[in-house]
Amino acid sequence: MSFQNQSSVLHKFKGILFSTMSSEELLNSLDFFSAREDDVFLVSYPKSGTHWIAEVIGNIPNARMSLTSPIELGDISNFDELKMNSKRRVIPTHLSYNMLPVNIKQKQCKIIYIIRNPKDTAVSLFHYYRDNPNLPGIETWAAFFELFLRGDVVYGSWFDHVLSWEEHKNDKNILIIFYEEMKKDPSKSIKKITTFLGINVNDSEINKIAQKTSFSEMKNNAAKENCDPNHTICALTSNRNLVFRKGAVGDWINYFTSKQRRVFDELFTEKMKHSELARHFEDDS
Ligand SMILES: Nc1ncnc2c1ncn2[C@@H]1O[C@H](COP(=O)(O)OS(=O)(=O)O)[C@@H](OP(=O)(O)O)[C@H]1O
Repeated sequence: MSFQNQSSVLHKFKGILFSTMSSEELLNSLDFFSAREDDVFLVSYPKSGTHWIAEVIGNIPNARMSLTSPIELGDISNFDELKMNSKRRVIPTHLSYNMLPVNIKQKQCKIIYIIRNPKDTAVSLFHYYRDNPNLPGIETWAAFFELFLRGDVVYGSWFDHVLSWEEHKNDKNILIIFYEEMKKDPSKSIKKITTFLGINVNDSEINKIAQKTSFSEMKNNAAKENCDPNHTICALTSNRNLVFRKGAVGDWINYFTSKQRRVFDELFTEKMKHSELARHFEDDS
């Protein structure tokens, strides 16, 4: 397989690959994390639009919420830092439902789960692997495609991740947002988010948030911020510039061969046959 150093920059925990930015000690201690009832968790498989939702929340007027680092990033001192945050916390994570600290489930904290078409997600993650020194160098799209299909990538299989959320999709403390829907009508998704958070925001403010969080705005701002490590919510790198690549729906068509498309579609149909969440992607996937 044409990739280098997979084991020097990644490690497996409970059968799932993590970057070395998530220490084994921290991952082992997740169930000791103490959640607060008003915490909001921003959850996604990597490259599904986490930064976008975080920016939306950050732009809600008078929200008085504070975006933290991902729960699984760093070492055990991460929990102390989170504890010291006195505001209402917005905590990002790429963990599947099964790996989420038990305390978050017991307290029924609000959770926003963003999902993106798996083909676009794969292409985005491929570029991220290629450009990110914290991830192994994968030489070709063909090699990465095989890893993605097998779930041999950071945070494991896209299919397993989405399926772990399937049976919780109607829980009243969980809001599911689809990347493609948000792209089509950002104001509508933003309204769903503010309503879910219990914050009253009028339509004109919603439209302003949509403008401020457009892909081009966020990309320009990231360039200006010049990689401030305190401004990242990515569990895989501190380089925010790497996050804003194309921000498009359907870019996968430029990468998948017709054979890869067929192989992917067969696997998708087999794995996701009982998934209502996946129906959203049937036309495309
Ligand atoms: N505002 C806005 N509009 C549309 N798309 C956006 C936006 N912000 C981020 N993105 C795109 O989301 C992809 C990154 O996802 P994440 O933020 O989840 O990345 S990370 O896993 O936390 O690193 C990545 O997708 P690709 O461009 O396809 O690589 C980003 O460009």
